[in-house]
Formats: sequence, structure tokens, C-alpha cells
Amino acid sequence: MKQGRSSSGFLPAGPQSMSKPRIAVIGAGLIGLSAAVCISETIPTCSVTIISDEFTPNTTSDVAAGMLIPHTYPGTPIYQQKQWFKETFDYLFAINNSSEAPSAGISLVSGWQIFKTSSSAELPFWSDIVLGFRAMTEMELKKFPQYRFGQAFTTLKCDCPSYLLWLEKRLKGNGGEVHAKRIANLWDLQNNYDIVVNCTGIGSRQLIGDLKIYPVRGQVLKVHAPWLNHFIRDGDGLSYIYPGIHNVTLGGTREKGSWNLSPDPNISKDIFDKCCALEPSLQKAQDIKVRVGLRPSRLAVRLQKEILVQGEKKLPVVHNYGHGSGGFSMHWGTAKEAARLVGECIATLQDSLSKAKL
Ligand SMILES: Cc1cc2nc3c(=O)[nH]c(=O)nc-3n(C[C@H](O)[C@H](O)[C@H](O)COP(=O)(O)OP(=O)(O)OC[C@H]3O[C@@H](n4cnc5c(N)ncnc54)[C@H](O)[C@@H]3O)c2cc1C
Ligand SMILES: O=C([O-])CC(=O)C(=O)O
Repeated sequence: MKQGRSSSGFLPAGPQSMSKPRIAVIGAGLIGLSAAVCISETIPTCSVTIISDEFTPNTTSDVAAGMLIPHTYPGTPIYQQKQWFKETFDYLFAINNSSEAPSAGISLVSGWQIFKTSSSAELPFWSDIVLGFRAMTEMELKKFPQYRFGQAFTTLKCDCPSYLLWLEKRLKGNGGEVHAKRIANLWDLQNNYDIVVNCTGIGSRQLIGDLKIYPVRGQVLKVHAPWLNHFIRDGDGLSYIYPGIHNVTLGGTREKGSWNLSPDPNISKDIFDKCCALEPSLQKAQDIKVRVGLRPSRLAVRLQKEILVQGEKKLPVVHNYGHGSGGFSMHWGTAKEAARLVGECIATLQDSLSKAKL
């Protein structure tokens, strides 16, 4: 049994009425925790239970840099991605402006995204959502002699384990529960929950057989270099330096289709050397830790309702997974949409219950 989370007796023996709809959220990474918090706050009449086999600090979400810099999903309309990013940015900006900022692990960070050729630097769809987006000046570019062009802006960063713990605490404060268990089949939940929210990330490949989701392996270093406060990102996405509250994340790699979770020392050296070339003071970094995560990648985030049917039985499922490289950038926007879909499922269930009584 994992500390503070029950691993047995997780199935509530609740009534089958819809006076208090019972929602099971599968997955305790960023996407499951944020969806659970959002559902518990927007539909306070329901009970929310997270069921997951892994928790912080052992999820992909703990490995992430946690920067709010979106990656484009080719299969999701841009207006939709822009809305999710804006909702996430506004929500975290408000937390950053509150006394909760340090415990939630949310900080503002300014810096540069740099490019070797100006033609590779299109105006991103999120340029009017981050703060103070502009082209870098000649003087700023002098710091990076190999680069021709750059974008300067201020964005938000989540300190990943702190933020996940903060979300879990908030869920429990709203009366939510958290249980440690691996789910092999969504139907195992049908007797005890009215609606299931699937936030299993890369686990959706096995749990529901979605072969459209695949891993993109990422290796990063988490180092102690408290003098750094500006981020630097090579526009190719293969070198970045992201200072946060507790450490600096150095990255990174993108290996499509690799399931290998073991750190590769040669890759660590390569990341370190490339980041030192951008920011020589990193030679003095200490306490270097290596982490590997598998980005749950998909052409489009899957955010939709599905009604599973088995004979007479029905199980409403809301899917919310496949956030790839952009979970932190999009999570609150997708959590809001998942909560809205759960609300629709509750309305449909209530409607069919009242029709059955007639
Ligand atoms: C190196 C790296 C750097 C990144 N940097 C950034 C960044 O700077 N900004 C950004 O926006 N994004 C970043 N990301 C992407 C981000 O980490 C992901 O988009 C996000 O963490 C996905 O969250 P998730 O909750 O879907 O997945 P996960 O964190 O993997 O959570 C899935 C959960 O589901 C549970 N689960 C799975 N299957 C089952 C099952 N059958 N039964 C029970 N539980 C199950 C797991 O135990 C886990 O708790 C980065 C990723 C990596 C790897
Ligand atoms: O690309 C970045 O800047 C960080 C990130 O999201 C990732 O490594 O997936």
C-alpha cells in the first residue's frame, strides 16, 4: 500500500441513484489530477475518486520541465489549442499572483527561444498569450554567436512534483479520494462508479488498445544552479535550460517509439555539453540528477465521450489523454473540457433514470 493512499477496499458500496454521481478518474499524473480537481470544483454534487498505479514522484509528469511553451498537435484545430493554452495560462497566472505560488510551485520565468536561421522561426499561435513576446535585440543575440534570430518572452513554469502534490491536496480538501490500483479493464469499475474519466496517458495504449498513442522518450538533467533565472531554448527543441524554484532542467531528447526508461550516460553528457555551450556557467552546476520520461504522444489529444456497451450494461467514459510534449501548457484547458463532458454524461444518466421511473 502506498503511503497516505488506500490500496484495498477502494470500491464504495454506494447507492445506485444519481443524487451523488460517482466519478472515477484513472491516472494520477498531471492530467488525472487536474481533471479530478476541476470536476470536484465545477460539479460539487458528485464524488471524485482517483485510481492510479503510480503517483508523484513516479509519473511522466514528474520528469517534465513544466514550461508553458506549447507544442502544436497537428490533429487538433489551432483555435482549440489556443483556447486550452489561454485557459491554462490565465489559471496558473492567477495562482502565481497569490500566496499559494510557492507551495504550488508556480513561477514566472523570462528568457529566449533562439534559432540558427530566421526562416525557421514562425510567429507562434501562442505569442499573444505569453507576456511581452518580441523579437530579440542585436545586443541580446550577442550572447549566442551561433544563432541568427530569437524570440524573447515571459511565461510560467511549474515545479512538477510540487504542483502535483498541491493538486492532490486540493482534491482531498474538496472531499476527493485517492486509491492505488492498476486497472486492467474499465468494466471492472462499472458496479461502483457511474462515469469513468480516462487520464492514463501512455497507459491508454494497453488499457483501451489505442494504437494511435506512442511514446516519445525524453531524457533530462535536473541540476542545482540557483544563479540562473533566464530560460534558453533552442528552437529545434533539442537543447533547453529551464530554471525553476527548486532546480534547473536541462534537456533534451525526443526519441519517437522508444520505451526505454533507463538513463543513457552518453546522452546525459551530450545534453550537459550542449547546455554548457549555451550557458557556460552551467559548468559549475551541482547535484546532477538524470530523469527519463515517455511523452504520451498522439496526432491529436483525445478529449471526448464514449459510451461503452456490454449487453444491457452501459459505461460512460470521458477520455482525456495524449498530451505529448504539451501537458503542462494545456492541462487546465483540457481539464475544463473534461469536466464539461462529465456534466453532459451526468445529465444523460439523470434523464434516463427519470424516464425509467415513468
Ligand atoms: C522530458 C520531458 C519534458 C517535458 N517538458 C514539458 C514541458 O516543459 N511543458 C509541457 O507542457 N509538457 C512537458 N512534457 C510533457 C508532459 O510531461 C506530459 O504531457 C504530461 O506529463 C502528460 O501527463 P499525463 O497525466 O497524461 O501522463 P502521466 O504523467 O504519465 O500520468 C498517467 C497516469 O496514469 C496512470 N496509469 C496508466 N495506466 C494505468 C492503469 N491501467 N491503471 C491505473 N493507472 C494507470 C499512471 O500510473 C500515471 O499516474 C515533458 C515530458 C517529458 C518526458
Ligand atoms: O520542448 C520543450 O521546450 C520542453 C518540452 O515540452 C519537452 O521536452 O517535451
